[in-house]
Amino acid sequence: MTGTPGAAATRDGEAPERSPPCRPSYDLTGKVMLLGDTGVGKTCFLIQFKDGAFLSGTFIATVGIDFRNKVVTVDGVRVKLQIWDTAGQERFRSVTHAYYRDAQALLLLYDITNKSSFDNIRAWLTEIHEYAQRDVVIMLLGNKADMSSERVIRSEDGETLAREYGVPFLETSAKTGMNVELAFLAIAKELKYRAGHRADEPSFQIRDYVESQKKRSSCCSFV
Ligand SMILES: Nc1nc2c(ncn2[C@@H]2O[C@H](COP(=O)(O)OP(=O)(O)OP(=O)(O)O)[C@@H](O)[C@H]2O)c(=O)[nH]1
Repeated sequence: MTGTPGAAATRDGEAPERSPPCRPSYDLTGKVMLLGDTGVGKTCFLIQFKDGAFLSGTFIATVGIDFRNKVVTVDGVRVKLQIWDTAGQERFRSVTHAYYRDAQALLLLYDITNKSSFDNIRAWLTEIHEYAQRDVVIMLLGNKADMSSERVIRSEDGETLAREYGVPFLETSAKTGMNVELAFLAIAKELKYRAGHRADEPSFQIRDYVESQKKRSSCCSFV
């Protein structure tokens, strides 16, 4: 028997049907990195987004760097996010610096119950400006927002710092899932907009988008 590999079986005398061309399962791809001090919740944040689960119990620090993919659809466009989870510990910094250069977006986390993780954000931003692309998308995230009784960093402090650096800001919880998806969707929208847009399409500003979504969720939680 002869035939083209992959051609569908046919009845006698009929031309073989061609297999449908392979369609990639996404339209564009973007590399996102999670950064921030050890223990702020980067791994949990990624797992919450990818699997909708929260890893409680013993804290196992990330060694080096690891990644997961997830495809999200924004405005009909499938964006494959390749999300790199970095180790927050100082001793792995030289390893992770090498990955900054081809990242399109960085999610920079601190822990609202840990002052030093917030104080270190400026040092993280200095590193980002040294190693990442100039036009990298940066978002500041105050994680562990579910731990309100242990909060030491006010939401306004996060807002003020983010405004100073001109980056969007969200408080999040990798435990409850609060704003986890919104953070990645905002990144995906920005990457989609940067990859190309129609001349008549309104311009997309990630900070405005995040602010409008925050207002929507706070307004609707009273309904
Ligand atoms: N309550 C609460 N706990 C969290 C949250 N996110 C993470 N944790 C806990 O914080 C600890 C550290 O979380 P990880 O995700 O491992 O922290 P990490 O930033 O990846 O740490 P490194 O890998 O060392 O950089 C774990 O015990 C988590 O269960 C959160 O949003 N709320």
